[in-house]
Amino acid sequence: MTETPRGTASPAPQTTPYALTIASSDSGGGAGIQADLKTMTRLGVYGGSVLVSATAQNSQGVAGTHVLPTEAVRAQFDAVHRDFDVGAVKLGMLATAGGVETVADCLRDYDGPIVVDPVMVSTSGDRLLETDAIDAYIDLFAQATLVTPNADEAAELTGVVPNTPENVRAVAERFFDWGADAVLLKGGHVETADGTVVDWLVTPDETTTYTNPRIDTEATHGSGCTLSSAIVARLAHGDNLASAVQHGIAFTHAALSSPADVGTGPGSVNHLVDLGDGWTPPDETG
Ligand SMILES: Nc1ncnc2c1ncn2[C@@H]1O[C@H](COP(=O)(O)OP(=O)(O)O)[C@@H](O)[C@H]1O
Ligand SMILES: Cc1ncc(COP(=O)(O)O)c(N)n1
Repeated sequence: MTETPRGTASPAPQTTPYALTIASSDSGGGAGIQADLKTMTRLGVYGGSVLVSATAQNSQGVAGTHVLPTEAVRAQFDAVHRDFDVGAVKLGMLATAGGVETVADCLRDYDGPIVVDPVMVSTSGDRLLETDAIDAYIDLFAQATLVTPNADEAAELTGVVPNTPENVRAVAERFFDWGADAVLLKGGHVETADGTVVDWLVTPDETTTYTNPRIDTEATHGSGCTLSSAIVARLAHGDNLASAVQHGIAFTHAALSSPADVGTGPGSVNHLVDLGDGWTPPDETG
C-alpha cells in the first residue's frame, strides 16, 4: 500500500527540539530504536523514527532479523522530512548494504548533524550488519558529523584496536580519510590498568579524553545506542559537539550505574534511572 502523508510547511517555526533515529527495532526494548526514543524523551527531545529492520531479540540474544523493503525506509524518511524540522539524525543498525545505501541517499540533502553508530555485532555476539555491507558503510562516513565505533567495530573497519593515545589518532585518521568530521572511539570493551573506562573524541584538531570509573556490570546492552542518541538529543537542543558528547557520556554512565531489572539475560542499561533534581552532567575529565 502506498500513501502520501499529508504535511505542508509549518505556519510557525517549530520550537520543540526534534531528533530522528534511523535504525532497527529491538523487540526486548534495551537497544535499537526503543533505546533511542527513550533516551531522546528522557533528554527532552521529541523523537521520530525510521525503521530499517525488526530484530526478534531479548535479553539473551537475537533470534532473527526481518529487513524492511527499501521503499518502506524511503517512504518513512520522506514522511518525516516533509513535515518536521529535524534538528539532528542518528543512524543505528542498518542491517544490509541496501539499507545503508538507501539511508545514505535519503540523507543526501539533509544539512543538519548526522551521528553514525556503526552497529555491526550485538553485545550478545550476534551479527547485526551483513559483512558485504562494510564498503557501503565506509562510503556513508563521508556524510557523518560524528562516527561512534566501539573498539571491535573500529578494529573491524581499520584493523587496529584503539587503546593508546597514539593509535587512537591513527584510527581516527582513517575515518577522516573516509570523510567523517569527528570520531568518538568508545572504550567500553577495552581493559585499562587502573579500572577506568576511556572514550576518546577525536577531531582533526584535537583529542578529548573522557575517563570514568568502570561500572562492575554485565548489563551493558543498549549502552552504545543510548550514547549516540543522547548525543543527537543534545545536538538537537543546540549543543556543540564537545558538549553533546560530554552530556551523552554522562547520561549513559548514569543509565549503566543502575541497570534495568528486566529479562533473564545479562540485562540492559536503565533509561528510567533516577537522575535526581536538577541533574547536570559531570565535567569532562581529560
Ligand atoms: N562497564 C562500564 N562502565 C562504565 N562505562 C561503560 C561500561 N561499559 C560501557 N561503558 C560506556 O558506555 C558507552 C558505550 O561504550 P561501548 O560499550 O564501548 O559501546 P557499544 O555499546 O557500542 O559496544 C561508552 O561511553 C562507554 O564508556
Ligand atoms: C536493533 C539493535 N540495534 C543495536 C543493537 C546493538 O546494541 P548492543 O551492542 O548493546 O547489543 C542491538 N542489539 N539491536
